[in-house]
This record gives sequence, C-alpha cells and structure tokens, in this order.
Amino acid sequence: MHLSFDSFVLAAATADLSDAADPLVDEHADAVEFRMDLADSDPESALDAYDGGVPLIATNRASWEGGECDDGEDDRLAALERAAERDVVAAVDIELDSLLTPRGAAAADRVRESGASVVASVHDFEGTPAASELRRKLHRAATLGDVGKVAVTATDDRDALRLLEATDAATTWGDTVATMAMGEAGRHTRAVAPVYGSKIGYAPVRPADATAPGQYDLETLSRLVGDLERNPDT
Ligand SMILES: O=C1C[C@@](O)(C(=O)O)C[C@@H](O)[C@@H]1O
Repeated sequence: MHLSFDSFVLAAATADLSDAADPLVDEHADAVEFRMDLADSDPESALDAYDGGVPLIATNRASWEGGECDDGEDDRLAALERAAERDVVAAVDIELDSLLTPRGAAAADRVRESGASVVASVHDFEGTPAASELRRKLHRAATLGDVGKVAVTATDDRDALRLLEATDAATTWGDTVATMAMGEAGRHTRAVAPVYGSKIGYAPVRPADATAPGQYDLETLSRLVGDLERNPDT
C-alpha cells in the first residue's frame, strides 16, 4: 500500500493493531501508526494477522528516544526492515539519530527497497528548541526521510508558536515535514500545524490510549483539522 505525504495524513496511533478494526479508523484515519515497541504481544505476529484496508506506519521507538524498545539497534531496525517487507506497511518511522549511523542509513535503504517511505523523527520530551535549532532539525530530518518529523514539548504558547513558524518555514522552502507539540500547552498545534504544512497527525482511537502527551482522540482531531482546512474554492 502507498501513502502520499503530499497532503495531510491522519494516523490512528495504537499499540494494538486490533484497534484498526474500529469503525472510527475507517471513517477518519488515512493510516494506522503501529507502535510495535508498545505492543503487549509479538508485534510481527500482529502484522501478519493485520487484514485492514488502512495502510500502516510502523514505529519501533527506541527507549533512548522515549519509546519502550530496549532491543539492540541491529535487532530493533531489523524488525522495522521486516515490517516494511509487508505490503500493508506504507511507511516506517526511523529516529533521526539512528539515520545518522551507518546501520540506520542501511535500514532506510532496505525500507525504501521494499517500497515503503521513511519518516525521520526527532523527539524532545523536555522542551522546545530555539528557532534556529528547530529549523535545522526539521531540515535534517526532511533530508534523510521522505518526511521529517519533529515532536517537541511546549510549556507555553511561545513554544507552540515557534514550532508553527518553523513548520511554515520548512514547508515554504519545500521540505515535507510533520510537527506537533506535546503537552497541554502544545495541544492546539496538533490541530493548527497542518494549516502551516505539517503532513502527519497522530491520534489514539480512544482518548485513554494516547501514545504521547496532549493528543486529541482520532474523531476530535479529524474534526478539528477538517474544520481548519483551507479550501481554495471557498
Ligand atoms: O512521533 C510520534 C508523534 C507522537 O509522539 C505525538 O506526539 O503525537 C506520537 C507517536 O506515536 C508518534 O510516533
């Protein structure tokens, strides 16, 4: 399956692929992000059993990047390479710090050879970097990935605004990026960042199953993003 990041992709984020059968996913999601690192049972068996019609983004977030995968880098990335071999997996998320290593770069090559896209991701669970640093990270991630994703933690409105500004700048100079600010102060960026060019949003099917702080549930984010969408004809 293929996912185009030319326009906004709303991803239902989950640790449990059976969530994909929820009618809300069919109704609102363009993709399902499978957080392999958060899965209770063997994620590769879950991938084998997946028979949904919505393409998958496979993520196996390393513990050093705020996830729960403690495997060594080789095993962690090999699981993503195997995931990408499945037709339903349209994209694979690889951390920017990993893509900067030879093993991570090789994983990206394998993923692309399998026909999947690479989402290069950077997370800051402490705060929001300065504007210049944000721009640099976004550009670096968008250069190594087919989409460059930066998730930060906002503690006030100014943090959120800096992220939106960097999103707009990156999009204006032609990078394909995805941005979101985690935490309560950043919550609105999940709805607003797509207006400034962000190409992926993440939302749990049920509010209680958030995969990051400050997420809206899928139905809510779909409505908010839809309401704010610019329609050139109106
Ligand atoms: O990187 C991201 C973004 C995210 O952290 C968020 O803030 O929505 C949620 C994660 O599941 C996803 O992999």
